[in-house]
Formats: sequence, C-alpha cells, structure tokens
Amino acid sequence: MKVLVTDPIDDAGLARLRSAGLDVETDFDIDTAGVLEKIADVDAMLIRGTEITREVFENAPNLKIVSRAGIGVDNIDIPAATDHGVIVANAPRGNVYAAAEHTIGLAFNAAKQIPQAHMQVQAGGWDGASFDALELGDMTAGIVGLGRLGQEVAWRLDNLGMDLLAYDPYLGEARARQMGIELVELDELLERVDMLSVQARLTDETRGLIGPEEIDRFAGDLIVLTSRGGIVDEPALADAVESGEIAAAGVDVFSTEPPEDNPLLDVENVVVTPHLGAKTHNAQVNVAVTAADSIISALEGDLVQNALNLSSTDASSDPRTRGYVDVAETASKIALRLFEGRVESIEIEYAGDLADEDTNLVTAAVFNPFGWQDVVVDAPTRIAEQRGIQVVESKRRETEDYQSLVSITVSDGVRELTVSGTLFGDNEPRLVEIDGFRVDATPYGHMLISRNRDEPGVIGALGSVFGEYDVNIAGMANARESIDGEAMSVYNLDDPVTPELLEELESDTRVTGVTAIDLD
Ligand SMILES: NC(=O)c1ccc[n+]([C@@H]2O[C@H](COP(=O)([O-])OP(=O)(O)OC[C@H]3O[C@@H](n4cnc5c(N)ncnc54)[C@H](O)[C@@H]3O)[C@@H](O)[C@H]2O)c1
Ligand SMILES: O=C(O)[C@H](O)COP(=O)(O)O
Repeated sequence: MKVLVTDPIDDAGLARLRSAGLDVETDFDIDTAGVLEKIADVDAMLIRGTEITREVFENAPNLKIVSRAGIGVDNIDIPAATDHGVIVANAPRGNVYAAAEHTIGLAFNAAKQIPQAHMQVQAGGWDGASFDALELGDMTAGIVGLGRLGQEVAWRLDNLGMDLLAYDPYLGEARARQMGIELVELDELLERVDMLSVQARLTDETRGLIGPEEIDRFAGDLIVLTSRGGIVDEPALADAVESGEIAAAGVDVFSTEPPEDNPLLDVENVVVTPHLGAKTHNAQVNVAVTAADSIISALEGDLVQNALNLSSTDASSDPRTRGYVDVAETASKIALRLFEGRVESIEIEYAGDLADEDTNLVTAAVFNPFGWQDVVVDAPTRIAEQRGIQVVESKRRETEDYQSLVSITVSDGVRELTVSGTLFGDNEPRLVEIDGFRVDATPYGHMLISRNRDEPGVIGALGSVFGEYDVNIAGMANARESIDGEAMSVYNLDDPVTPELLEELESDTRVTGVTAIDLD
C-alpha cells in the first residue's frame, strides 16, 4: 500500500513505514495541486503543513488516513475527511515540551532584548545602556488556551516565580485551581496581566480573538505567540510595540507562513522565529514515529489512538447510531453557545431505542465543539475529565414522544441548560428542546436563536430587521413558556448574521437575547 509523505519528517518515521512493508513516496516540494495529481492511488498521507482540501479527499478513492506529524490540524479540512470516510490523526504529545521551552525562550529573548544586543555586539557595539530589559519573575502572566501546551508553559512560568491567570472557556475551574491558576474572562485577563502568552489552537472561535480592541485593552508589557498565527491581530500588535504601548513581543507563528509583508517583521522589539517551536531532534523523532504508527494501525484495520474525527466509515458501521452523531454534536454546539456560565459538567442522556445501542461514537461527537485538539474517539470522557469537566452519561429506555432522544445538559454547578435532538422520518435531525422550550427546529446552516417577550408584533419587528439587512429567512420555529411569558424563535437563514444585524435585533427592548450559530 502506498503512503505519500509531503513534508520533511525525521527518518525514524519513514523507516517505521518501510519496515511495515509500505511503499513510501516522499515529495517535499509538493503543493495542494501536486497532491491532487498524485493522490488517486494513495492509501495514506503523512504530512505537516501541507494543506489538505476537500478536493483532495474527493479525488482520493483509496485514502484511509491523513496523519499529521505534529499537533495543529488547521491545514486539514476535517469535515471533508469525515464525509469521505478518511481518518485524520495527529501526534498530540510529541512536541509539547519543545514548544513550551521555545515559548519561555522567546519570552526571555523579547524581554531581555537578547537578539538585538547580540547584533549590537557583533557589529562592534558595546552599549548596554541602550537596552531596557524587563524582569519576568515579578510579572503576572496570562495564558490564553490552557491546553496541553498552555499547561506546560504555565508550569515553567510558575517556576520562574510568576503569578498566573488564564482564559480558557473549555477548562473546568477545579483543574485550573489544581495548577494554582485563576481562570478569568479575557477582558479581565488583558487588564490584569503583565505578560500575555497565547497557546490556544486556531479555530473559527479563536481567529481574531485578540483584535485591535483587545490589544488596546492589554495593560501589560510583553506578548508571546507560539500556537498559531491568526489569533492575534498582527498589524495592531506591531503598532502597539512600535509605539511603545507594549514593550516587546516574541512571535513564532504567523497568519501566513512564511510571513509576507508582515508588519511584525519591521518592529525592532518584536523577536521573531520561523515556527521553530517543535523543531528539536527529540520532538521531530516523536511526532514522526507517532504519525507513522497511526498510518500502520489504520492500514492494518486497528484502532487509531490519535484519531481526531469520527470517520464516516466508523460512524456508518452502525446505522442505528449514525444519524445521532450529528444530532449530538449539534446539540452540544448550541448548548455551549447559549450557556452563559463556565461549563463544569456535562450530562449526556440517551433515551428510547438509542439507550440499547453502543453510543461511544455519539458521546465522542458531543466533545467536538469543545476547542480541544485531541478528542480521541475511544476516550472522550476521560479526556474531558482530565480537563476538569465532569461527564455523566445516562440511558433510559422510555421516551414520551420520540423513538430516540439525545439530550445534552451543560452546567456550572448553579445554572444548567439542556438541548435535545432526535431524528425524524428519513434520518432528518431535529432539535426538540432548547433550554426548556419545546421547539421543532431543523439544525443546518446559519441559525439564529432569539428570546423575547411573548407580545404581538415582536416576530414581525424582527422579520423587518432581517429584511432591512437583506437576510432571507428560510425557516422558523417558535415556542413559548406561557401566554405573555417568554418566547423563543429559532431561525434558519440563507445569509450569515453580521454583528450590526445582531446589535439591531438586541436593541429591541422586547428581545431578551439573540445568539447566532453557524452549523456548516
Ligand atoms: N509553535 C509550534 O511549533 C507549536 C508546537 C506545538 C503546538 N503548537 C500549537 O499550539 C496549539 C495548542 O496545542 P495543544 O496541544 O495545547 O492543544 P490543546 O487542544 O491541548 O489546547 C488548546 C486549548 O485551547 C483552548 N481553547 C479553545 N477555544 C478557546 C478559546 N476560544 N479561547 C481560549 N482558549 C480556547 C482549549 O480549551 C484547550 O485547552 C495548537 O494549535 C498547536 O498546533 C505550536
Ligand atoms: O502544530 C504543531 O505541531 C506545531 O505547530 C509544529 O508544526 P510544524 O510541523 O509545522 O513544525
């Protein structure tokens, strides 16, 4: 069977593949177009940064796995892989220590202006007074994204004597407390910390998370970026360091790599490295061997430990649960968007016929919307619990109105919110309960959920606002608590919801809340 390797990896990984009897083709200069030319007879791909688009999966009849020698998989269209039954796997542990060390290295280099001083001395200069170094030990550091890498960075900063805060919406408070870290909201973090360290992964939610407004709000001296470009606004950061509002920054990752016309490259107190975080010998051996092992497992039909998606071949192996994988993921995504607290526990209830089935894959899908890199298909509950989120799974045979029902309840210990879904007719997903409202809504595309007082004229008024913004309503489901009480409307829209439209809907005093959710 043929494995195409499109990025340089350590020889240990290539040797592993060859010793398993696989036919290994390496082509490190290849781009996505080149992949398309070669993919027709390829069974597995081993990659790092090569972009793997939907088109690749559409033209790869034999492809069973795309294995990433590293952590980030933002270069792979995972939904397209799932649609084509292709497993996507990564190497979630192999380079974390290397990247954490690099983060600390960048922090020191930027804070002490070491590269600038080095260049001064090499050029014959000797003017220590021209540098204005920062001291890390007395600082409070704020970590955005307290996952595997964030935690390793935190441990190292803690040992330097720093106080620690973190912002991570998908981590339980108890887990953070165990590490001696205070979890706070992003705005508070930006106002309280001296050093900001960004270790979240790049998702639709984190893209642009730290924009010009957040850079402006940041009251500290030092920013270090080592997870992914695109999370922090680069021109705003460059301006802030240039003007001295922020003393220094250390940047390993860029929105486009290699960076082109990137303003960060022109600012003296921004220390840059070429995505160097993972490039130690140990890390490169680790990730290459892990990625190769995933390929060998997949091609031998064994469980792929580091699989990140529920490939449709897995999901379709049991037609009785297949449709509920999507229902559960959607219900979880909506519950997370609507819930206003920090999720400390999640209850997954299977009712009706589904209670008799093996629901492991459905449970794994519940965790897809959490911004984690590693929801391993066979152990989602353990992984959630490691992140301080308690998981309760229950099954009951009887349901009032549905053949099967999956309900997701998120709670912060005080408040809770439930979203339930089922399949109608020909496997058509439906949401039937959202936060106590009985609805009949089809989850797809651009959705908007509004809560408003149940008064005449409100729905018409909202409809006019959609019209004003040229947003067409494709479908709508309405539910209410009681006459004159609160009502909920769930809209399917043909067009995306803009922030201006949201603001205008919210400005109606009869509206108590609006949430836009994109499902595709
Ligand atoms: N520079 C490098 O060479 C290098 C090396 C290793 C890893 N990385 C990158 O670092 C990133 C993190 O890796 P990891 O292994 O820690 O992943 P992870 O999944 O363990 O951690 C990501 C964390 O981000 C959090 N998160 C999700 N959405 C968030 C949001 N909106 N705001 C704040 N936090 C949010 C998650 O809850 C999670 O705790 C990945 O993108 C990886 O590719 C870069
Ligand atoms: O996601 C990762 O593992 C790191 O960013 C390293 O990526 P690389 O393989 O492109 O060095």
